Amino acid sequence: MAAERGRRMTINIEYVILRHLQMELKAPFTTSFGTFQRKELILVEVVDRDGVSGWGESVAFSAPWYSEETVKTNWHMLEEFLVPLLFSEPLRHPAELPERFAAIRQNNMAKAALEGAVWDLYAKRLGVPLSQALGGTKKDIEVGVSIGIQPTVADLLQVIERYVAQGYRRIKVKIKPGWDVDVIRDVRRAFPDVPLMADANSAYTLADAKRLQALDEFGLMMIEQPLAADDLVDHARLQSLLQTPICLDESIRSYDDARKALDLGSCRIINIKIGRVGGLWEAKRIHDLCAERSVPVWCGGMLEAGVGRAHNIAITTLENFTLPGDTAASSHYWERDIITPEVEVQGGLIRVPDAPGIGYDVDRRQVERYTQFAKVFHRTATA
Ligand SMILES: O=C(O)CCC(=O)c1ccccc1C(=O)O
Repeated sequence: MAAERGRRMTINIEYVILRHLQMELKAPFTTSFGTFQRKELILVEVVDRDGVSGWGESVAFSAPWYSEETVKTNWHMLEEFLVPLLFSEPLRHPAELPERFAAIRQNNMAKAALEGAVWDLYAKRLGVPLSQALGGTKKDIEVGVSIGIQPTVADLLQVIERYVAQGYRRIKVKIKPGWDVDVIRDVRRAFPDVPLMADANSAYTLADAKRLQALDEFGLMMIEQPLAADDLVDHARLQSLLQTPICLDESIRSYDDARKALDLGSCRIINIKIGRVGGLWEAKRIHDLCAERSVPVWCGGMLEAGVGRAHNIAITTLENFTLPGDTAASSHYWERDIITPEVEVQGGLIRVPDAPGIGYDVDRRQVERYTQFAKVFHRTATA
């Protein structure tokens, strides 16, 4: 990566287009904190003076369930603060952006959306795939699938059956109090050998330690984010009581959070989401830290459209992404994605594209179809 960092150029972004899209999910997705029927998202396009476009996607949801960010707060942050910061001085490398954006507290998904678009443009200008610009080496990535809470256990078993048959490399089941030990027992009975994990999205407290210990007998790969979204201390206590590795998602918003979690013993695995940690550069730093400490990582999903999905594929090519992530096929979510070709999964693998940048073409016709409103920001208007 040192070599890549050395390849500086001036990135002459002339204008930025923010588009607000709304896309219907094929099927509702239920977690411990709510049900998603559709996805609102912000697509970020940065265009340089030669007319080359870079693409990023905000992964914030419509409501502040997963974190405090929403599509509207992201739009506000981009419009009022982040786009003006992008234009405030010349940019030679996307890795300069985290420092520039550090003037703004948090709002990581908004930062990541713009930083991601600049990375795509940068890689296109270099003529290399984004995966390579980030230092990734894998040609294929292994993926799993995240399955929402279903109306009945019979429904869940049927859904799992379908994804196992499609070759997904691990199954993630959402749990919450009242939908946990008995459900996992039934899943294990039906699928004794399937690589299986449970995700609680912060639905428990330390008072539930006994209930979570009861999951130890099912040989889960990990339990993801059982306790509060901002906690590291109680997770360390819980990890000392469990055989099953804890994986943290919501609690890790930065390199420093990851360092503290590993020092405290709050988890043995980290889910890296580019949006949650504020961008590709911070994601890579967390990856590198975990690699040094022999802690495996995997790439989480936020029900992304094609652009966000392509970024997830690129970061997953880094070596220490050794566990299958949540980056399922486009067709798992959408009737029609916004990229061509769509992301396909074969035998639980995604072939990493080798075209420059994100490696997929943005399908402007589909983007138009899903766009509800858009706004253009010119360099001269804010410089
Ligand atoms: O398929 C995906 O994109 C992952 C879906 C998922 O698990 C999820 C969906 C919405 C909000 C939070 C999460 C999560 O990873 O915790």
